Amino acid sequence: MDQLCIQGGKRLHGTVTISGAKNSAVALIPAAILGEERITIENLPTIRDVVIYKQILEQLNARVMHEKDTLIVEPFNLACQPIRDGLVTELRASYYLMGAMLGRFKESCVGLPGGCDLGPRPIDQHLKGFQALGASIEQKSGSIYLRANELMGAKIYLDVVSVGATINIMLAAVKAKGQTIIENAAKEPEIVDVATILTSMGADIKGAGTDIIKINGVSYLGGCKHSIIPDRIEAGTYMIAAAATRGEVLLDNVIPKHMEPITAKLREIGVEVEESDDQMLVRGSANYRAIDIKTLPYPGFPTDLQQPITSLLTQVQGCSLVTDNIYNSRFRHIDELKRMGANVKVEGRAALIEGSTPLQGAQVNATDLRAGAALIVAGLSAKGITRINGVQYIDRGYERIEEKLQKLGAEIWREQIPEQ
Ligand SMILES: CC(=O)N[C@H]1[C@@H](OP(=O)(O)OP(=O)(O)OC[C@H]2O[C@@H](n3ccc(=O)[nH]c3=O)[C@H](O)[C@@H]2O)O[C@H](CO)[C@@H](O)[C@@H]1O
Ligand SMILES: C=C(OP(=O)(O)O)C(=O)O
Repeated sequence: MDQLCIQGGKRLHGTVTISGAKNSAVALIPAAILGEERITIENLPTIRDVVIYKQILEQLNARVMHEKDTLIVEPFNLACQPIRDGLVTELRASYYLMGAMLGRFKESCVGLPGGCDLGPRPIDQHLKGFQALGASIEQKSGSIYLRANELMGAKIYLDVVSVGATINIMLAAVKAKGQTIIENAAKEPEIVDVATILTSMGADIKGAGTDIIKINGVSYLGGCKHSIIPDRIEAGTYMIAAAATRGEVLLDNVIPKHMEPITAKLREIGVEVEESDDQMLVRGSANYRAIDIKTLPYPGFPTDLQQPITSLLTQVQGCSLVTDNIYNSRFRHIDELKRMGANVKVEGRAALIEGSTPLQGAQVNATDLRAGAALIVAGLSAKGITRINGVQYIDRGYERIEEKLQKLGAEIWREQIPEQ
């Protein structure tokens, strides 16, 4: 087991190149199995979730070639077989195999997904969508069995705005007969990315990025070449880290429009942000103001940056209130921040952060991916050495994180946890 160690107090400066988006990658890879020709996916992040997905596709007999940031998928001899446990329980996005296998074979048997433990994460809206398209659903021994004689387009109103359900229904519906309409759809840029690859493969999808998506089923999907959008959550994490260390960092390979919910909040705190085509310059300062944040579906402030920005708010004068409207218990990082000296009270969905408190390096535990990011931000701003356990979660979503931070001047390294 590894841990990340940070000698805090270094101002971040320089340029960081943002990788392809995790939450796109883990949907584009299963989307590729809907095609009957070669799919090339570029700007692929080398993260654990992607490596696991590649292994799942290999288990299903797809030919997969991965070199640097390019993945080639040849799904010609794909096997229609159950994928019950093991790899599927290691990531959340394994639920996309349900929609993709159903779309391709009209049946699937997939184990319930894993992913970060953020409290209950039901998939009832995914299943409601599959059922509306004509699939029967059976849950047995931790797996979901879906079967349809024919998939037929349907009108599906999502009770909650769900990224996963929106994409999963798109995957199942692209080859269904007739028209599918998803109402109250999620609008995240990753959804547009999935619609873009499917359209390049021959699908007929309109409205991705709005709350009504219309899909006219087609009988054949071919191949294509597609480049993944930049990871707005990775980019946001580096923006927050730059601000927390009062540094000056240029982000390369970003889409500033996707960053607006984060940029707006950082500017409100007092961080300077300049934008150009595909770059953003973040400049920290000594004078920050406390702010309130509410997480919401896109284009609201993303829940995935709630944890990292909480660490920054411990370094801001005054009292900030952070409310997570997406997950009601995404606060497991707070106890770890308190070990480092933070003064935070959690009540229900809200965290009240009393700043500014000097942080001290400590031994802390990353309980999930963005808790890990939050502890990295805290460690970079703290006095002394912070040691972070749970690096396997951080590796799910951040490519070469210590290398990228070292390039920005951080003193961060990975070491083996000594055996007890
Ligand atoms: C792989 C991936 O893309 N993960 C992202 C995706 O997760 P994921 O797709 O799992 O999150 P959703 O958008 O589906 O969840 C949003 C909210 O809806 C609820 N819900 C969801 C589905 C459902 O069938 N029933 C239901 O009640 C969830 O419990 C949650 O409260 O979006 C989340 C919200 O932006 C992000 O934190 C995750 O990083
Ligand atoms: C919650 C996250 O991921 P997942 O949905 O894959 O667990 C995340 O990326 O912050």
